Amino acid sequence: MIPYKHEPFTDFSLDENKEALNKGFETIKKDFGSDYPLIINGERILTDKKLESYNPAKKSEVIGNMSQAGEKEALQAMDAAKETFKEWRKSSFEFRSDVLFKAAAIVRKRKFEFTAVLVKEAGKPWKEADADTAEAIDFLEYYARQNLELKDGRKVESRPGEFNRFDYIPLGVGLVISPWNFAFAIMAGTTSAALVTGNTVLLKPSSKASVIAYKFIEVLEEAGLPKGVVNFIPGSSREIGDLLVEHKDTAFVSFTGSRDVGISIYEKAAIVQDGQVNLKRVIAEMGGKDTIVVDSSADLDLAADAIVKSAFAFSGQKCSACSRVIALSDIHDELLEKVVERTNKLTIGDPENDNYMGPVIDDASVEKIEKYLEIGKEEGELKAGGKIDNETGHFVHPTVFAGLKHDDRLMQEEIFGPVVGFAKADNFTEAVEFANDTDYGLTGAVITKNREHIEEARRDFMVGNLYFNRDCTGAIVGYHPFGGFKMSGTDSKAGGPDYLQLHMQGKTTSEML
Ligand SMILES: NC(=O)c1ccc[n+]([C@@H]2O[C@H](COP(=O)([O-])OP(=O)(O)OC[C@H]3O[C@@H](n4cnc5c(N)ncnc54)[C@H](O)[C@@H]3O)[C@@H](O)[C@H]2O)c1
Ligand SMILES: N[C@@H](CCC=O)C(=O)O
Repeated sequence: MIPYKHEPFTDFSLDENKEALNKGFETIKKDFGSDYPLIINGERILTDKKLESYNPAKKSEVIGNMSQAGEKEALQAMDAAKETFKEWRKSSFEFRSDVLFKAAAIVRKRKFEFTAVLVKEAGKPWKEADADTAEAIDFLEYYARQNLELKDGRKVESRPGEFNRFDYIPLGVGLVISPWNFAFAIMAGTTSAALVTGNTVLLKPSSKASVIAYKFIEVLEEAGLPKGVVNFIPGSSREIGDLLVEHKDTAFVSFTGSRDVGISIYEKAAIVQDGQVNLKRVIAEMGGKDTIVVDSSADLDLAADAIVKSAFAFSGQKCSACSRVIALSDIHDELLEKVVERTNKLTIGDPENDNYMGPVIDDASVEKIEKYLEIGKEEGELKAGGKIDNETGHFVHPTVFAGLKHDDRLMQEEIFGPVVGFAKADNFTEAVEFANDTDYGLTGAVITKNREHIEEARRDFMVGNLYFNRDCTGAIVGYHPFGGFKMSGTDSKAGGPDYLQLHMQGKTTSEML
């Protein structure tokens, strides 16, 4: 087995790569408008109720019509997962890791096809879609290796005449609920972590990007995953969300999404139901309100580049996106000017044509951002953007507000769109205090040349992922374990060395010789 190394990003300045992605678009277009089934215990089930998954850059383009699981199918999937667990829990660590290695190889071979689906279904610009596919491959490769490291458990001591072991065993049926914004990477990462550790899975992907999830299940099947291990049940959260979270046989919930939904799942999972024999675990990766602090000593060109990339790549629709800048007063105006200049040069349009920014995901997102544009105008001063074009697709222009206080609403609430606000601080300690003064604690960055300030931030800036002299997005599996403090979740650190154990329980055995 070769050591883990992250998947390289594609260089789209090369003609051969451009052609390969354009070929990917041709391949996937043949399936546009198709009906997609649920997959329960390996059986394809087309339901009457279907939900359209469409291209947010071209609303008329239907990527697929996804069957929707109701209560009946959700319970059928639970039965299948429970039954399959009886055998799957006995499968070897090697077998399970091999499924992931094979799945990674299949995705790598068809990389441009998956990237094309992400451009079309999630509205991702080429580079962002490529990074999403690369991260999905990374999760498969990394968790396959991590799992093998756990196969003999951990060393414990034995006394003379005694043989002790400490092993990891699976939990049971896991409910995996994934978001649309990393529709491939997070869905594949959370699903593969749950299954490689010997659990069976109910996968409820986001309805806003479920075709990519269906295609991933096909990959798992091709890679040799036995039927019933992962049961694919897209469906309305209202109809099947609470039902499965509250189900007595759900052993754990692996959720990635917004703060409100995460909290509600956390609360509901804590209630012990009649007949329930395990306390449910919840792995929750939630929202962010991420700050870049720019110090007096900073390289302001580097700072401006980091802010623009973190705030506007994929239209700010990352939990890690920078939506707050706290700049030291003496460099604030020069930094703002540089950010506005760069922002005004960004291209926005259909991501199939490789614009820097594509659309936001849907009408609800446009409405929410529109509301915050008004709030921003009341609380501060609009410096760039502020325009919306919701005709053909859901386009929101990159927007910069200045003159804000760090505790204004625009600087406190997650917007999840291409909007960044600027506030000033008088000294570095105050800047870190302002950065910390949100309910969230996911990512952050500090741009500085001052070594003491780096160490102060390392100690005091309370976020799960803190970066120095770079952007605050783009964590790489195995290099930057990802997850946040406070209302950003349970700090479960996806893509890190402790992640798989969250899906397992430790069992001690002691044998007298
Ligand atoms: N911390 C992280 O790693 C991370 C990563 C990606 C996204 N996010 C966050 O996710 C949010 C954006 O994603 P989203 O819009 O898909 O979030 P969301 O909370 O609206 O939905 C997430 C998932 O939960 C499902 N869901 C919604 N209500 C449910 C319920 N009552 N019961 C069960 N399932 C339910 C949705 O169908 C979807 O699959 C942002 O807040 C972003 O910051 C966090
Ligand atoms: N892991 C991603 C963010 C995932 C949330 O949207 C990053 O580091 O930018």
